[in-house]
Amino acid sequence: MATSHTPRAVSAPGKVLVAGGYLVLDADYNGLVFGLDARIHVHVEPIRTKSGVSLSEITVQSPQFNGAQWAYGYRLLEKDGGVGVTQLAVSHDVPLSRNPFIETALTYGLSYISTLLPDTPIAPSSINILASKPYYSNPGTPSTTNPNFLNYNATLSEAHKTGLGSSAALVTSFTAALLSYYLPASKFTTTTDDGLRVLHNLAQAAHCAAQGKVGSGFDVASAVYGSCLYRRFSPSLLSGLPSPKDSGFATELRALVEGDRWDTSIAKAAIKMPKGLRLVMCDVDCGSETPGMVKTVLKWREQNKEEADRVWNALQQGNEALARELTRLATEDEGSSGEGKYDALSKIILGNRKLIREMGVASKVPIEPPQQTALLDACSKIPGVVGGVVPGAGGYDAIVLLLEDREEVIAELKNLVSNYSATANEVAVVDGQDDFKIGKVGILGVREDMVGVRDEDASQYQEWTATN
Ligand SMILES: Nc1ncnc2c1ncn2[C@@H]1O[C@H](COP(=O)(O)OP(=O)(O)O)[C@@H](O)[C@H]1O
Ligand SMILES: C[C@@](O)(CCOP(=O)(O)OP(=O)(O)O)CC(=O)O
Repeated sequence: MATSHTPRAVSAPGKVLVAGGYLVLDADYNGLVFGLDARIHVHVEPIRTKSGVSLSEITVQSPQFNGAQWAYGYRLLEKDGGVGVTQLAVSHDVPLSRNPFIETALTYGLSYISTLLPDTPIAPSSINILASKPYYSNPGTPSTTNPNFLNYNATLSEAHKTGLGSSAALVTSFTAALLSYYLPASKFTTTTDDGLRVLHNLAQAAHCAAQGKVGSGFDVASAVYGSCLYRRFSPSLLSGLPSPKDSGFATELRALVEGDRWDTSIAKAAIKMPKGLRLVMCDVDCGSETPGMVKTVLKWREQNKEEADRVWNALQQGNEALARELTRLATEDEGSSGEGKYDALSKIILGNRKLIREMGVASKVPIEPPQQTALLDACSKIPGVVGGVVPGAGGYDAIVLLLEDREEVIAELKNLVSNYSATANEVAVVDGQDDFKIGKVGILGVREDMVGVRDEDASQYQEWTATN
């Protein structure tokens, strides 16, 4: 007989890689990542039907989007193959659309759970996903109970992502909610170091499998731990894992996520935000697609080892200096004021940008293209703005600024960006570098958040969770 469970909810933050783009793909280098106060929440509850008939399936909904419903049958497989998950039709009028991130997180999560509770059948459940406003730039109608969750009246494929790492936050909060719901607190909780370690390893494995590639994993690390200085795991850890359904998958998965083979280094104490400063992210509306950037940069590095090593080692030093100066200001220098307090920070940021541009020019990848240089320079001239960079892989679609957390500074920034696109286009033409024109620049409603995955009050989602 399946046991009945209490509803559970967990949220995980989005991310911004402030330093270490590309470098963080190599375990010899660090990434400096900030978690954001944009969160994806996942709520799990017993499945409810009007008729009281119990269904043996797990349904997943993303009620902010049209047609975002998935239903899965599941069963324990022989030969230790884990829990097999099969997508089912939701109804005659909803076409079957796959969501690899949900399907894989469910497969990995249930398989791990089955190794801890081998004699307990997995009960049916209903899972709801809610993403806070800054993840998508589509207009939407606020929910009545939490204005941070919008109803988009659009499908997920029509959602315009702002690049905050929705899939990593989703896989992390989904995995944490599933484990918290099905496992007793003696076997899993998000409030112990062991629980977080298992969650991190399991979410990394599931996220890589769903993506079909092994990235650096900084996004999953910050979804679990919040802001941190991150050093990646060896990709070979995952290549030895059997595929879901294959013989031995469940036991190997458990050994991998619980064992000590995981060589990630996550230093939370190495990253702090000084009191009085904050991050602001700007979304640049231009729709540039940059899928080949990583490939091209890595190929350049391979073919120009000496030059690349010089730039990367200098950048690593600059990135470490940035982390150190932020931490110094947040601790030793707390409370002191005065002219020039942030001069060292500004200088480090400018030095790092110069190296990033050097890497961009050498590899012919627009990491900080001239249009973004102009935008960053214009923003950095505002009194109270310490500096800014192109986050993550860079390109045309976002910038992140470090600034004094005062209304005048934000107001001045709003004023600048609201009229910005015309100026930017002039710069592009004058520079003659290319004819790419950046569009409207908008300020995203996010800032840094040091907290990673977090249990939430499961009763706050009632408006969204009424199931069939
Ligand atoms: N609110 C959501 N509900 C369900 N699935 C989501 C949601 N947000 C993101 N996803 C999943 O994550 C995918 C986007 O991941 P990806 O392209 O890696 O973007 P990102 O850079 O934001 O992680 C979507 O196609 C969808 O499968
Ligand atoms: C190049 C990278 O080091 C950083 C990319 O960071 P972004 O924040 O740009 O990533 P996406 O959200 O996946 O587009 C690749 C990596 O670390 O995996």
